[in-house]
Amino acid sequence: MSLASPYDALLLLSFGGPEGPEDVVPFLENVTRGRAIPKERLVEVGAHYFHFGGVSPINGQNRALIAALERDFAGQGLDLPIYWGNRNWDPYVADTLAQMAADGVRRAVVFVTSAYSSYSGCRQYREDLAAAMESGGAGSAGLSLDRIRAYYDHPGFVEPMIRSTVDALGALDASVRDAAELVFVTHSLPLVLAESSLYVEQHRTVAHLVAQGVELATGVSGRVSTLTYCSRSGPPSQPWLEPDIGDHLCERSAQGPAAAVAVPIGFVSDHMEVVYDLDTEAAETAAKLALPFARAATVGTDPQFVAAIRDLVLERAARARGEQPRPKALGSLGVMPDVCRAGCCANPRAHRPALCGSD
Ligand SMILES: CC1=C(CCC(=O)O)c2cc3nc(cc4[nH]c(cc5[nH]c(cc1n2)c(C)c5CCC(=O)O)c(CCC(=O)O)c4C)C(CCC(=O)O)=C3C
Ligand SMILES: [Fe+2]
Repeated sequence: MSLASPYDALLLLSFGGPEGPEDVVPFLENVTRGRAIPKERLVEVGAHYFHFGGVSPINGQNRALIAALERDFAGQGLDLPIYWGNRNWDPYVADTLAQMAADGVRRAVVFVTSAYSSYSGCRQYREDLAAAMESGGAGSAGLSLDRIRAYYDHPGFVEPMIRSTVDALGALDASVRDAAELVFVTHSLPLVLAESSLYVEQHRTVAHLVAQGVELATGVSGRVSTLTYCSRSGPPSQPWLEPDIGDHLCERSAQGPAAAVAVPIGFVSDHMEVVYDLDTEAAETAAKLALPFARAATVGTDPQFVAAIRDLVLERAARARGEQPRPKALGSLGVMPDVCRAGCCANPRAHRPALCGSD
């Protein structure tokens, strides 16, 4: 019996991104279909992609993650083919599910490249799966899907970020290092979506765990740390999570910490938000303020994170077999369920069918 029984495949489900200048506008149309995003914001975000030759880093990072997982699985004797599908760009998840059904996959486990609960990172992916099952014909072909829980609290996600934050502190001049502030960063959300999920509480938990781990590793206590947001969009009239990282850096008082390390806990790899909003924009803001600044690495293909994904697959498989594995989880919010509760991560403006939930 395979270690991952009852599953015969893993699906990596992600956001997708453009791979050349001609892809940028159609990609943005896919992302924003049916949403109230002002035209000026789209032009601005398009410019971020054009700034990098029209190529988002996300697809290459997903290819690298899949290659790392394949090596890890092979090394552990775990025989589980890996498929990849996206919400907004090729390979589209509907095409992937159709391919999986054609290959004879009957039951697959789904890993989403978003560690936290929110409409965008949880329910919307479950809606994508429901729609893709329909349109690609995979549902009628007998394929069934189970999702891996939100994994923001897995030690294999948190611990690499503690190490990368310590490394980023090490890149600062020794004279400001111990006084540097930790500026945790994640994607902003409209308040209505923040309120329908545990998004903010989960990020506070990770920020606290990383700050604690850094304190332990460096022996420096009392360091200032703040949770900030990036990539706000939507109309100005709509309230979103704040403060924005740029505003936060500008508004720090002259007596504030002597340096800042941005820690992008909201992203599993160096997405456009990281390479643009942090490495480009926030770094420029810090330079204008003469504030020494460094950015911690995302988990990416860190071997501990790759092993954590394997652990999450095996944990989910054990529960699917009716066993009670002990989930690896830090913090005190409690492990998120495999099958989302009714109303979990709801979008009050849209009610669409979704898989892997009880509504
Ligand atoms: C919570 C969250 C995550 C994290 C969870 C997850 O990973 O899913 C995430 C990920 C991502 N968001 C991304 C890109 C974009 N997000 C947009 C728009 C929006 N994101 C939102 C939220 C989130 N987004 C929201 C509430 C909107 C407003 C419109 C809407 O309600 O949908 C827009 C439209 C323009 C704009 O408004 O900025 C773009 C281009 C990329 C690709 C980056 C790359 O190319 O590397 C990734 C990984
Ligand atoms: Fe987004």
